[in-house]
Amino acid sequence: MDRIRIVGGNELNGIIPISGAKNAALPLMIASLLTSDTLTLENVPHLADVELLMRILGNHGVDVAVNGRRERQEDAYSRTIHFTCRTIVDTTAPYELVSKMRASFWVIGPLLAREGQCRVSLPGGCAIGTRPVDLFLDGLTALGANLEIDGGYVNATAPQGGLIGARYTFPKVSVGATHVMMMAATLARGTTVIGNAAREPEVVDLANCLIAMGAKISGAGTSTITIEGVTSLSGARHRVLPDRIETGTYAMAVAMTGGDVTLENTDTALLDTALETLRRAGTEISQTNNGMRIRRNGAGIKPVDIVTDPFPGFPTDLQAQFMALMTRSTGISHVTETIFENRFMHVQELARLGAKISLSGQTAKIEGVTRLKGAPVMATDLRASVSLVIAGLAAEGETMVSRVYHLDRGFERLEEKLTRCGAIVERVSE
Ligand SMILES: CC(=O)N[C@H]1[C@@H](OP(=O)(O)OP(=O)(O)OC[C@H]2O[C@@H](n3ccc(=O)[nH]c3=O)[C@H](O)[C@@H]2O)O[C@H](CO)[C@@H](O)[C@@H]1O
Ligand SMILES: C=C(OP(=O)(O)O)C(=O)O
Repeated sequence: MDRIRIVGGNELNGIIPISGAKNAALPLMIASLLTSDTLTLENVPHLADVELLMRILGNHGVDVAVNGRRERQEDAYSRTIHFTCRTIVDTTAPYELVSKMRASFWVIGPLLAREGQCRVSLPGGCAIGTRPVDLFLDGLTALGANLEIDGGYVNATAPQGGLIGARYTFPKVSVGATHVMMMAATLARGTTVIGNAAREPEVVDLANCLIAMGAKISGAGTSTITIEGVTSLSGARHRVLPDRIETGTYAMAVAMTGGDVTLENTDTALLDTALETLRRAGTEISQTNNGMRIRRNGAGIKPVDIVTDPFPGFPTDLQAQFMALMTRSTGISHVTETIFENRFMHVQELARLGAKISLSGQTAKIEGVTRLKGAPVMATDLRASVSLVIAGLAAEGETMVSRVYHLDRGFERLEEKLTRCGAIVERVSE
């Protein structure tokens, strides 16, 4: 199994191109199930989750054609992919596939809307929490679906004539349930109003793509999304938005090591709260033509408290990386996780590098230390793994991060991007 070897101590200086967002690409790819025409997506990141979802969609009848050539030099990390689902050949999403990637459960929305019935395995929990699907089921029930859970599967059927538009307010913000309800409602009869919708940029990206496909959607990016159902959707060409989590991760890496890095093909507006937090921690951030410049010179890292929240709050997907940064701050900081009940798996591993962190319920107290020391570490999820890379970049000596398959789910060519900026990071295959 591959591992990532890091020798810490170098500043980061240079340019890092930001890839298309994993969390936008996945629902966009799933939206291809809603039409028999071709949906072309540009700026699709080359990630394990994207590859797996291609296989899952292939199972349902989606033909996937990847452009052989690179789009442009500055897009060297991204690909254009054509998704065509002339007919849905299988409406079952089996356990073997859904259990490997939670987001694949989201096919339930398009399959139900287009075919009137489907059978989708429940995804189960994962390392960061139990992650139930009650909100998805309640939302689809509001659209008239009949849902039964049997043998670990959701058997879903739409009423005669298809799903029916409805008013439904989520009791809790869910990105995935918002994606699914929005996709399902595009082909429902009548108008759907989703209350307490997720406002994440990836929801807006999906809405924009669905609108390009002929859907009638307004309000995406606010808490109320209105969808007027149409009878069919067509193909479209859509560019996946930049990955704000990858952007924030590299910004935190620079804040950690010091240096001067330009993050290209991204947008400061996607992560205002996280960038403001980094400024308070002593990092200089300025906007450039197509991205941002991050600098930290000389001065120490200031302690800052954060609380994770749905967008536009501080993203849970940057919590572990920020905690890694705070391990080297000049004082005491607190990190409170409000989205997932078990997203502190990195705490023990950061401690192996010399971090001083104590946990009390959903809050971690971090006492900054002057020195981290390299060690073998491993993590059980994607963002926790990259937090160990960030800590390793500032640790003395060698850090070996195992279970690299977590990183490969969400970070495209991580070692190459960091090496280009002066870090010593390499993949070690055994
Ligand atoms: C592929 C993708 O885009 N994943 C992101 C998405 O995950 P995902 O869409 O799974 O996360 P949700 O927004 O749904 O989860 C938020 C909270 O709601 C709970 N919940 C969710 C659904 C439900 O039916 N019942 C329920 O209780 C979850 O357990 C969690 O505590 O948003 C998360 C929150 O920003 C991010 O961390 C993930 O990276
Ligand atoms: C938690 C994440 O992904 P997923 O929802 O696919 O598990 C993530 O991207 O950090």
